[in-house]
Amino acid sequence: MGRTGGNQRTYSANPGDYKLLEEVGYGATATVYRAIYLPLNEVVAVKCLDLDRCNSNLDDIRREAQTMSLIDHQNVVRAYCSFVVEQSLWVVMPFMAEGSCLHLMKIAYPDGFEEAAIGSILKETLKALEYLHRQGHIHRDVKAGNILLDDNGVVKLADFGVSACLFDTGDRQRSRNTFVGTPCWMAPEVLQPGSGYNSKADIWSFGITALELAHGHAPFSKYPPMKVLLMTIQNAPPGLDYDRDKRFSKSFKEMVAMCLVKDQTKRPTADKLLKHSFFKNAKPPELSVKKLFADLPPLWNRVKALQLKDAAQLALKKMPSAEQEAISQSEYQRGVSAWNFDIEDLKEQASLLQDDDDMPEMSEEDEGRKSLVGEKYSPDCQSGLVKLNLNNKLVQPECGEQTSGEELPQVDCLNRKGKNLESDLLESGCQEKVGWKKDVSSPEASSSMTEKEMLQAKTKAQMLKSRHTQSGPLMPGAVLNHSLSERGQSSERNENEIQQCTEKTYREVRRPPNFSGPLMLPNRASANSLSAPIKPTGGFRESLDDKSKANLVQIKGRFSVTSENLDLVKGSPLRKSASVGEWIFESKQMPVNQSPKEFSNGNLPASLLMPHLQNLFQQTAIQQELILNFLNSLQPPEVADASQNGKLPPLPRGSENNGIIELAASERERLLLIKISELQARMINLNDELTAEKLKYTQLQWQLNAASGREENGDKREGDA
Ligand SMILES: Nc1ncnc2c1ncn2[C@@H]1O[C@H](COP(=O)(O)OP(=O)(O)OP(=O)(O)O)[C@@H](O)[C@H]1O
Repeated sequence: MGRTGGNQRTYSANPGDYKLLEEVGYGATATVYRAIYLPLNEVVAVKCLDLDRCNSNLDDIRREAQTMSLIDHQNVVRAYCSFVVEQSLWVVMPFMAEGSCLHLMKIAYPDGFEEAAIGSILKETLKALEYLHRQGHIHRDVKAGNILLDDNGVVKLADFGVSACLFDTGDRQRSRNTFVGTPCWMAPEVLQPGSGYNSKADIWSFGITALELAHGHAPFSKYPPMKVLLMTIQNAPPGLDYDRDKRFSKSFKEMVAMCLVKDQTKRPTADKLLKHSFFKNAKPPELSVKKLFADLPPLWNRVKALQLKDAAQLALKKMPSAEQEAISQSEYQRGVSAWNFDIEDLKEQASLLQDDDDMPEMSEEDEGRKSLVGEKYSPDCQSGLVKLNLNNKLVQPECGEQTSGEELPQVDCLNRKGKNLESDLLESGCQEKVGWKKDVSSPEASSSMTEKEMLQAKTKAQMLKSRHTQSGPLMPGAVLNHSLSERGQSSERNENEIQQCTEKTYREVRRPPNFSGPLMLPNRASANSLSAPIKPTGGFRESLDDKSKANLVQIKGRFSVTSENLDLVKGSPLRKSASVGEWIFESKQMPVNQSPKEFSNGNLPASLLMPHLQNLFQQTAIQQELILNFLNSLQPPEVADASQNGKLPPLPRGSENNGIIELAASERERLLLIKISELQARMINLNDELTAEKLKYTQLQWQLNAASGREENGDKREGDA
């Protein structure tokens, strides 16, 4: 189907007449090529729409193309002709050599254009809208990605893929409920249930486009569609901030504010808006727009560079949780308009969102707060700062993306549902101090963040992180900063170690003291105590000499029992006191539970009693000998020796410590005296016991003699008889 273009030339519907050259653009459903129309040797653009990817039916698409071809305005990209090629619809258009405003910003103006250029671009676009509205059309997809520029600075509004006719009836009218478009640019009434919309929806999108051209990106552009929906409905409308956007005129700010009024009836028509002072003073585009791309490479090379960059960014964002945002971001960057969601589905999904995931209600009266936010967040924040949480997830930007109305920090706080306190603390630290570009490794991010800034941000983040991970050498701060649970775990671990140690034989060589866990002061104290059994921690054990360690059998109080002294004890009825270390009788060696009364029981045969008594006598003799030896050993040189064995406090050496020596000596003397008196008391007891035993022995002897005398008498009597 051939049509004539504005230049009155005829373009054939034969795909063979078109030689497709470089790819100059791509969207949700289409790829656009620079092409040569061979019969006329004229450069054109061919948009190849993939019909499989289009939601609309073929008739709708055909009608759309027809509409486009009937449109005739210097600021609207018209279709020369359209035809189906296999699964594609080809739309032939004039080639706009400098591509879209979005691509231009992405390549050379990431923070937006200057006001003069914006004024010109917007004025031309508004002229196109005025024309379309007059013709009964709603464009429905006004955005920088659809504003095309040619090399003369001519500005044209493109892409009628989602446009609608106000005079549509039936199915097409109903299809307006299933809005296909770009959420960031959508008017609240388009997103709101039940509310109808009209050409004023384009005026809202026009206002958003103005902000996009001013900042390099649309408000909320970093958010997933559902969040954008909620923000658009619940938040105060975005706008140019009086403080933050100082570089822009009051007139520009006013014009934007007029477009971005939630009540569509209060928005001006395109016709009325064109009369605003901002547009009256706008320069002709050939003056203000043409210079924007003066030094840039050809469009197809720019597009290729952008494609590579997008691909790299998508590859970097492989984490599933960041996927949605990554796609959202990427789609935006590519200038794709169609998320192709059903508005009713989206509204339903939005109603299921948790309260605390929602945006805080913010009325239009919150202007004061808006300017505060604008002040608080530096222009740096415009380029989309994000913070990184403990799980390395990308989270929402913390700074106002675009305008004060976005209130992003609050959104972010509310969105951190379910994270633990530590994460929150860390994140709040980041919020305070650390500005991280969304993806520092991406070329885009690195281009807007100096290396120094990145390094500082990283260092700060590491510092914050290190406050949480206390795993270095023992430091008071670190110990104090251990969380309760950590401490609990540590002490539990040590308890377990202790338990295991006690179950093992004490011959095992102990682990060196572990100072990374909590200090075990009570255990160490118990090592010095006279009564409490020591827990086998490393510290005290390490102080024992190697020989003792090698033969260590048991530690009790201040004393260690080695296999050597155990051997000595083996053949002896004596054992060492667990508490004070004296040698005492081993109870099993002597039936102490048997009272002297029982011994004196005349029913016991002498053959049984004799060994016991002899044993008792022997033991008492040994005891006596030991006591005497011990008393003899309490001479000064031996005392010093004894202290070497850890039995008594060691004497400090050195002439300069005379006072201390005296003190220590008197202390030792006092201890020795106590010891002596204890031993003397014990000796007296033992003597008493010995006397009693001797008495019993005598009695038994007497009884024995008496018994043997009776036996002799009996024998004698028997013999006599
Ligand atoms: N006539 C043209 N001349 C030069 N470049 C063009 C032309 N038409 C479109 N482009 C480029 O191709 C890109 C995609 O085109 P278009 O927006 O029409 O595709 P789409 O699939 O409908 O996209 P969207 O996802 O925005 O609906 C544009 O952003 C623009 O950069």
